Amino acid sequence: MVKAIISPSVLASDFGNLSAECRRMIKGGAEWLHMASHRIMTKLTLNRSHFVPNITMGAPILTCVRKGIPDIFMDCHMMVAQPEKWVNDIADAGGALYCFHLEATSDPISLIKAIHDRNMKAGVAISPDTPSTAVTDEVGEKADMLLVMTVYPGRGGQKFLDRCVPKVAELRARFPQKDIEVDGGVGPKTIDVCADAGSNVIVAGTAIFNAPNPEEVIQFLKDTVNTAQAKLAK
Ligand SMILES: O=C(CO)[C@@H](O)[C@H](O)COP(=O)(O)O
Repeated sequence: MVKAIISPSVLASDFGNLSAECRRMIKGGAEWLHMASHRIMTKLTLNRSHFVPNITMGAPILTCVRKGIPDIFMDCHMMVAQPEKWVNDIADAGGALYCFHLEATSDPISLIKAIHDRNMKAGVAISPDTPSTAVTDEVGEKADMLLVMTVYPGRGGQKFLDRCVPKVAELRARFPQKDIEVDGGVGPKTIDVCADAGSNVIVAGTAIFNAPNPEEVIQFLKDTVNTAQAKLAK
């Protein structure tokens, strides 16, 4: 049996008050904070596209947040190509978990090792069109967490994709003790199916940050997961 972990996605926070927003979530009962890093793509000229070598919400922001909240557990979801490039930056900034996309690397085992070598937990994410069977037994065993995206990565506030739920169940059957995270469109209306399928790490952005009482939503998500876990353990 694994325990519920709630990881509010700071993408839905008030960026002007990011540290205060993180504190608000921790005070409300969140164990982790979820930082979704996307690749910035900027068209600098009309004729040629240049892609800047930088990401949104990456190491500089994490460094600033950690100055005020040194023991924050930042669950860094790297929605980037070449995920190996940011391992050192995120480790230096104090990231606790580095989650990369399986679709973005041809060598997940080496990447997991590189993440562990920098004393971070390693997460492996799959996008909606990637089957859970793409996570081999070796990758699943070596990773600390598996993330099933329940929306297409890229932005908050999207509709939950039910068709991703069976992937959670398949992974839970193969990895009974692993942290399994869901992300995208998750909230009080969609938590039941996620929890029943076996996910225990719950990312929610708009459902928590926009709620009048985030602590109530956090508690509800947590209770739903822990109740489902107790049933699954029987
Ligand atoms: O970054 C992503 C998706 O790209 C997620 O982490 C979202 O931030 C989740 O937001 P909600 O769907 O819960 O509003």
